[in-house]
Amino acid sequence: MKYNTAAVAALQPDYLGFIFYEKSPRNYDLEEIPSLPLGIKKVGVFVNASLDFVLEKVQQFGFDILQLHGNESPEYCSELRKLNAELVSASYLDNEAPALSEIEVPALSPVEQPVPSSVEVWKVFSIKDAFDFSVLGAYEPYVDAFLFDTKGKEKGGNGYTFDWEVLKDYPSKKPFVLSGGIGLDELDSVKNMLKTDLPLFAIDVNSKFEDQPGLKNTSDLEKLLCFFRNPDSAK
Ligand SMILES: O=C(O)c1ccccc1N[C@@H]1O[C@H](COP(=O)(O)O)[C@@H](O)[C@H]1O
Repeated sequence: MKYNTAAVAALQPDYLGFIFYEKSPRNYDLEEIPSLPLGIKKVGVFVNASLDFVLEKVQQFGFDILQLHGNESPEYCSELRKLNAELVSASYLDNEAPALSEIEVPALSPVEQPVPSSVEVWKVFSIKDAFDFSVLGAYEPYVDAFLFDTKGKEKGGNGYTFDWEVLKDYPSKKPFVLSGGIGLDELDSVKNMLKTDLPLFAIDVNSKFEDQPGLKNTSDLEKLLCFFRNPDSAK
């Protein structure tokens, strides 16, 4: 068995992620996602994918959130939000989605307003030991959250942490997710991060909770969820 989605979902996490990146050992290549308990949001993870590809997966799997893990531009994020909003209203009005043709990413005009979309966009930035936060400004109107991961050899899933001290200079009020190599050994540091004033709203875990790529260790995940539900309890 490559994935144990249903067993992980039974633990009732807030989010469950599915990676669509052929070079990843976790690439999700099944035609369906098992039906999930209410309250779990589905996250589609993409790396420099075409807009057509992302929208096709949104239609197929009904993602709540799109996590963009590549070098996607602010224009790409803006267009993705717009196209998602169009898909949502088209399927609401016609009960069917429009055909997807070749989609180009136009340049943003300075007066253009962000379009609300029911599918959230999280833009990922990878950090080693320094980060130029000024790059975030151009994305702010078009994304719902940032996600900070560790810069490594792979696009994601590198399995080690970055220097979280860097985030002390986070200049924005936009909520962010902390990611990159988080395992049970990092929970004390996570606890300290949660005590800061930073708008950290979720912790993203991946390879440190696996027995093999894609196959999560549910007993370790239970310990993690127990920690978040009662941070003062022992690990
Ligand atoms: O896990 C992958 O293989 C992967 C490939 C391409 C993009 C993202 C990927 N995973 C994401 O990477 C982070 C951190 O993972 P880890 O804890 O360091 O293993 C997480 O957001 C995963 O969804």
